[in-house]
Amino acid sequence: MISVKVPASSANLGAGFDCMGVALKLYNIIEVEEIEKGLIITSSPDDPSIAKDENNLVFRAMKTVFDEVGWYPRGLRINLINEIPLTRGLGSSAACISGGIYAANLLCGGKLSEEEMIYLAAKMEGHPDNSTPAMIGGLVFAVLEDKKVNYIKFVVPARLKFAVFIPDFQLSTEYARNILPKYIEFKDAVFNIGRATLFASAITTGNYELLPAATQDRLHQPYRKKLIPDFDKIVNLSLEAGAKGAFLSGAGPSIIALVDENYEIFEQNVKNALASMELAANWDFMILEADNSGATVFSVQSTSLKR
Ligand SMILES: Nc1ncnc2c1ncn2[C@@H]1O[C@H](COP(=O)(O)OP(=O)(O)OP(=O)(O)O)[C@@H](O)[C@H]1O
Ligand SMILES: N[C@@H](CCO)C(=O)O
Repeated sequence: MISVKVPASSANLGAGFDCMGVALKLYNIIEVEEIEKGLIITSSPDDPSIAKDENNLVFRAMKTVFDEVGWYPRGLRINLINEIPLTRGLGSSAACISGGIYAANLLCGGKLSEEEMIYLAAKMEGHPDNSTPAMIGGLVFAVLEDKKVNYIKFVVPARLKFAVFIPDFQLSTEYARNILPKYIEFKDAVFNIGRATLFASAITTGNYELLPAATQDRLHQPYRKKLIPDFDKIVNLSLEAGAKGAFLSGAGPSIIALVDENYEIFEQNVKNALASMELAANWDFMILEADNSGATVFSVQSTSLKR
């Protein structure tokens, strides 16, 4: 049996719609094993939206690898241990896709290169900003091209923390993409290009004072925040508590605030504020570091199945 650990991820990071994302130290474990025949899928904790047949996202990701390399297991057992909350903007689908591809590649003897796995994952997810950090870790700048992903990975220092606010409701990426406008104004495109460029420079040089300005966005948040009644309150309380920028995580509804030194004081202030504020939803709050490793082998146990 092969066991793979794959991180959560947060896409966009403010202005970098569909091209910037970071892996986070919150993990799903995917255990896979070739069996004599059939497909057995188990999951804990379970969720009605997790399919137990060929429609399961991890299985579908694994199948893209089998189709690509022309090798198929006789049967397959998949066990999912899920820490990443579903449909909350923390890359649960990307973890399934990147983790499934990574696990399938191990199962079939490592026929695909890392570049090929990154491409397959981005193609399946439709954009590379969650799938690439889930696969290789770090903070990633990535563009999906016709046959490859062009990307740069930046290893995030532990000093930078990601304060994650997770509400008790879900928002599917599909829905949150469908509400975006087909066209945007030229000045809004210019606004985002400047901020995304500033963000890349600020994060890689450690000039965190620029982050509050660099995490502003006009491409998706103005539209999506209407689906998240507490958005402005959470962003404002984070900035007042000293965050270096706060933004929607991926397609939402989770919100992430960037915190530098003094994160313990920030954490206490936010917890006090959350306890005393009137909010439309219940919000979980946790402080995470970036994961710089991506999908990794958790354990390998030999199987009795003979070829
Ligand atoms: N552990 C899992 N096992 C199987 N399927 C999963 C699992 N986690 C998520 N999924 C599938 O992915 C869907 C959620 O994907 P969606 O893209 O809407 O949200 P997300 O990936 O959590 O958010 P975002 O893409 O904004 O970061 C679920 O409805 C389910 O079909
Ligand atoms: N860039 C994507 C991330 C969600 O998977 C979006 O915002 O729709």
